[in-house]
Amino acid sequence: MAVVGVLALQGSFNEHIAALKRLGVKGVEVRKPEQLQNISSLIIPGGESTTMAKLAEFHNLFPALREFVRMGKPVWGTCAGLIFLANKAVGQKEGGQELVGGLDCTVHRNYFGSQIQSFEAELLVPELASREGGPETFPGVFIRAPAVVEVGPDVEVLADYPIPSNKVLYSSSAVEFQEENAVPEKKVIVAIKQGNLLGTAFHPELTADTRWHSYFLKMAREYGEGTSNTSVAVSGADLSSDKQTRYDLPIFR
Ligand SMILES: NC(=O)CC[C@H](N)C(=O)O
Repeated sequence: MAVVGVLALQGSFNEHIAALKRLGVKGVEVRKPEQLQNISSLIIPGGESTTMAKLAEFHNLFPALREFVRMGKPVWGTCAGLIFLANKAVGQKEGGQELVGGLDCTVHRNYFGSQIQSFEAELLVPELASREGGPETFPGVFIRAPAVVEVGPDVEVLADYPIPSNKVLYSSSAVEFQEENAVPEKKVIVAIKQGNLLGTAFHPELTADTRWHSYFLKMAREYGEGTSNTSVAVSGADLSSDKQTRYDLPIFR
């Protein structure tokens, strides 16, 4: 049976596990390299990427994570997890931080500014809506969020965010404030896919909308079908019944 793992070193892993549970899927916490052998897809949550990288290094997880990605197993990084999966990150703390890599892109670690510049925005998500149904928009929760500032030719852009002309913009040297009306609206990439890898700069696990989770579960299922006769592990929850679903954690929005 194919098992979905959630990297549980730091950050919003409990929220991801709760979101999977709402879809009737049991997510397994992963903290050690050998545990990657028991899972067939992995979610790397949001949190603080420098801290998460230090913990991953301490637990000697980087070689096993890179091997997992190299094997073509589905991995989804949200926020700090997206930074982990990027081939290149800019705006890092001094000394940089180790990355897993795999996604042919450059990510700016704190593109939108500091913690207090966190925000919510309705994002246009045509690919997600066409695959999963539901509204054309998704509630994007951006917490000291990164953004994708460059993508390679094999990367599919799944969502971008139009930056109002007076908001923080990325430049190669530093994050800058632009004068109001100084530049026309510019779009920055906030969700991408490249083969087995999915990256979102925002936090779907903090919303009640489970479409990104079910999108990723489909990627996991497709991968399972391509390699062996496995299916994603579904826990006993009967989603069709009108029994009230129990949530482990409060949902942010
Ligand atoms: N919410 C998040 O995951 C924030 C990520 C943060 N910008 C970092 O560098 O780790």
